[in-house]
Formats: sequence, structure tokens, C-alpha cells
Amino acid sequence: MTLVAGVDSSTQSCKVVIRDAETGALVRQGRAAHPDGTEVDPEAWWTALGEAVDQAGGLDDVAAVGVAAQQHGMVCLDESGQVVRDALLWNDTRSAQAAADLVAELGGPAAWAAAVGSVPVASFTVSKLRWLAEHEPDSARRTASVCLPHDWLTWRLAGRSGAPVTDRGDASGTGYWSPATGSYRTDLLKAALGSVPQLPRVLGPRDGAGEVRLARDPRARAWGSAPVQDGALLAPGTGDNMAAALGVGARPGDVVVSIGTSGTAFAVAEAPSADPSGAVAGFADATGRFLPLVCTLNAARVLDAAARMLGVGLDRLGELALAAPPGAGGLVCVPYLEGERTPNLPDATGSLHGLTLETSTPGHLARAAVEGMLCHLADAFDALGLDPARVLLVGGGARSEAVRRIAPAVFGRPVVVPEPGEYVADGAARQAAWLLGGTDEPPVWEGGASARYEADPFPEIRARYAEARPLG
Ligand SMILES: Nc1ncnc2c1ncn2[C@@H]1O[C@H](COP(=O)(O)OP(=O)(O)O)[C@@H](O)[C@H]1O
Ligand SMILES: O=C(CO)[C@@H](O)[C@H](O)COP(=O)(O)O
Repeated sequence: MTLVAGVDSSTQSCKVVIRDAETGALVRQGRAAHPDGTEVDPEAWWTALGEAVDQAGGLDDVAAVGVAAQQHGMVCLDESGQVVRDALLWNDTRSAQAAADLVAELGGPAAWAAAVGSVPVASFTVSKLRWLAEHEPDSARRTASVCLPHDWLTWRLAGRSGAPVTDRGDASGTGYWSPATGSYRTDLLKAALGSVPQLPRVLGPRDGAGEVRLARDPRARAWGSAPVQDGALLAPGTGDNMAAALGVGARPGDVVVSIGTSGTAFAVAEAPSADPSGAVAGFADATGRFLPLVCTLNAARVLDAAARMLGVGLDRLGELALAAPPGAGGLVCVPYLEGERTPNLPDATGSLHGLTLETSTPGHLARAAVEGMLCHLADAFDALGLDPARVLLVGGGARSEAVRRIAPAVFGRPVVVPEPGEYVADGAARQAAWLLGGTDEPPVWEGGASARYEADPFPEIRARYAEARPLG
């Protein structure tokens, strides 16, 4: 049996799956937590990857590895390849003003959409680099190259040999690479940072990124006890949403909603997109196609926060929500707990509307949190402007039975939840298998059983949410 490994280095944790390259059967897996916070020393991702690999029984018998990671994170390296400062993550909003300035300087949102398919907000790498130039000029001057979390991890697995490389999907989240032309816009990078540091070469979906070379990295030997033998091929890797699309085998026509730290709604498309409103980011995917995507800052952690407020676990939160009436008796949660990206309200806070003596119960609050999060995601889904027969629901939040059962009423269409799994890591593993196979399209892996959820539409939930949303 030929084995491949897929890595998901996402916001909250690192997950590793090891699968049979031919059938996709899961053989082993591991996971490790990432630190909290919106700026992180990349070394913490490396340590977590080591723990997750160790838990997954090592990479010794693996023929190829693919790394997917959270998008947009700014990893600045100096002349010697050392990290200049902690990486600013996609959910760090300090670069909101920098983004607004960049948009104005180029002549407005439509000019950015035409140039790179997306309108920068605080999340985009280009905005973070402008923030760096303005607030930490010394770090900006020391920055000899800039890469993304998955580029950096792949380069570390390659024993830091050569320079970091990237792929179309992740490059499309920088704000200085155009999915439509397939080229960097170094003029936009220079306008943001004041200089043009070295940039990762953009690999095609089936290009190799070198080989695992850990023997030369003394710190990798401190990873753990599981064996890691050098020589496995490295796939190009990609951003976590692109890998999720590959992991669920999304085809043109499918719409996927992912409930992770971020909430995302995305679709595989044959042509690039450019939304001048900025709601839809015109990303590239990991198969040579495109991935129009709407991203929110608030998703699964809204459930975490509600559970914390009620002093219960996530399972109990779900039970409480399901026992409460649809619409939560008029209690509405607008879940902007971390500010928001879509709509672009970086300083917003969350709020509850419709509190009465009747709705002041744990059940109503739990229901309002689930419904508010789903209404927010349904707005993201609507922004794509598509009308699919069903929605594919993935991400940590999709493990909640309450989310699965309430989602079809909010989305107004059936929701299909693939067998619970690590779809980002699976997509990265599938990319690794594709590299080995050398076929035109990714290998077809038999999916597990998916569950279909249907419910009568309950339009009042979204109507009340739409009334409460502008009130903040
Ligand atoms: N059984 C569950 N019910 C509700 N939420 C869950 C459950 N299991 C995991 N989660 C949520 O999944 C989230 C993590 O999702 P994940 O997709 O792994 O995030 P990320 O990829 O951004 O690190 C947590 O915030 C947690 O709230
Ligand atoms: O910024 C985006 C997409 O544009 C986020 O989706 C990040 O890619 C983080 O993803 P998760 O850690 O929530 O999966």
C-alpha cells in the first residue's frame, strides 16, 4: 500500500491524516493545538505539526506529503531565512485602516477587484504588509522575503532547502497575485510595503515542491519519537479552503459552507471572478480552476462563546438549542464577536436583541447563538449569488447536531454533511496522491456515507436577523 499524508495547519490546531494513496482509506491520524491569539510565532505551528505527526505514527512510510494551512498569514523572513516577527493571522484586524488606505490609493474597490480579483480587507497579506511598513519600519526593512503559513511549513519540511514556494490558491489570498493572469502584481506589493521582497514561486496544481529533508533540521529531531524518514515527495500544498474543496471533491455547481474559526461559503468555478463590492473574494483553487469565496470572522467560536456563557459543553449547548422553539421566541444574536470581515466591520461587537422575561433562558440563548451564526453564514452564502440544490456543510461546527438540523431551515434548502472528517487535511492528502499519480485530474477516492438534513424553511428567522443586523 502506498501512503500519503495530508496536513491542515489551521487557526486553532494542526491535523495530520495518513491515507492509502489509491483508495483514500484512512490509515492513521493525529492532531495538536495551536496557541490562541491573532499573532503567532510560526515556530509554534512547526512544534504542533511535529506533535500531530508523532501522534499519527510518523511519516516514515509515507510517499508524499501535502500541506494546507490557514490563508493570508504574513510570514516575513530576513536574509538568513529567520522569521522577522510573529506572523499576523487572517483574523488580526489591526490592518483594517491599512486596507482602507490601499483601496483608496488605487482608486477604489473596483480597481482592486480588476487587478487581483479581490478587494483587500484587514485579512489580506497586502494589508498586513502596509501595516508593517507604517508601524514597524525596522521589521519591514529586514524583510527579505514574504510567504504564507503553508509555504513556510512546506519549506521547513524540505529542510529549508532553496526558497519557499507557494500555489495558485494561497497566492490568490495575498492581494498581490492575480488569479486571472496567473502573475504577481509587484507594483501593488511595492505600494504596500515600500519594497519588493523575494516572493515564492507559484507552483501549478501537480508541480512538486521538493522532498522531505528533515535530517538536516536539528529541531525536527526533537519532534518526538515517531520516525520521519527523508525522501517523501512534497506536493505544492494550498490554502485551507482550497484543500477543503479538494477534500470533499467539490465540482462546479457545488456550494460548500465551512464552519471553522472562520465561516466560509465557496464554490468551484471555471472562470475567475472579480466582485467590486468586495464581499466575494476571487480566489484560485487547487485544481487549476477558481474558488469565489465569502469569509466571515465569526463562526464556530460563536458556539464556543455561547457554551462558555451558559457554563455548558458544546453537546449540551446543542441539546438546549434543539429543545428551544425555532426563532428563539424572537431572541436574535448578531454574532460579530471578533469584529467582522464580511460585512467589513472590523470594530463591530456582538449583540443580543429581543430579550424578554420569556426569552431569558439558557435554551433561548443557545438557539439564538446557533441561528445567529447560521444567518450570518446564510448571508455569506447569498453573496455568492448561486442557487444550488443543496449546501455541503463541513468544518468543526458541522459536527454539531443542532447546527445540522437548524441549518436547512435557515438556508432554505437541504444540507448535506459528509461523513465527519478532516476535509482540509484530506484535500492536502489527495493533492499528495495526485502528485504521485500524475493524472490530469485528482484521484477519485470513495467518500464515506454523507448525511442529508432537510427542514421546512423558517423565513422569520432570517427576517428578524436582517432587522437586527444593522442595529449592531
Ligand atoms: N461537537 C461539536 N459541536 C459544536 N462545535 C464543535 C464540535 N466539535 C468541534 N466544534 C467546533 O469546531 C471548532 C474548530 O473547527 P475547525 O474546523 O477545526 O477550526 P479551524 O480549522 O479554524 O482550526 C471549534 O471552535 C469548536 O467550536
Ligand atoms: O481567511 C480565510 C479565508 O479567506 C480563512 O478561512 C482562513 O483560511 C482561516 O481558516 P480556518 O482556520 O477558519 O479554517
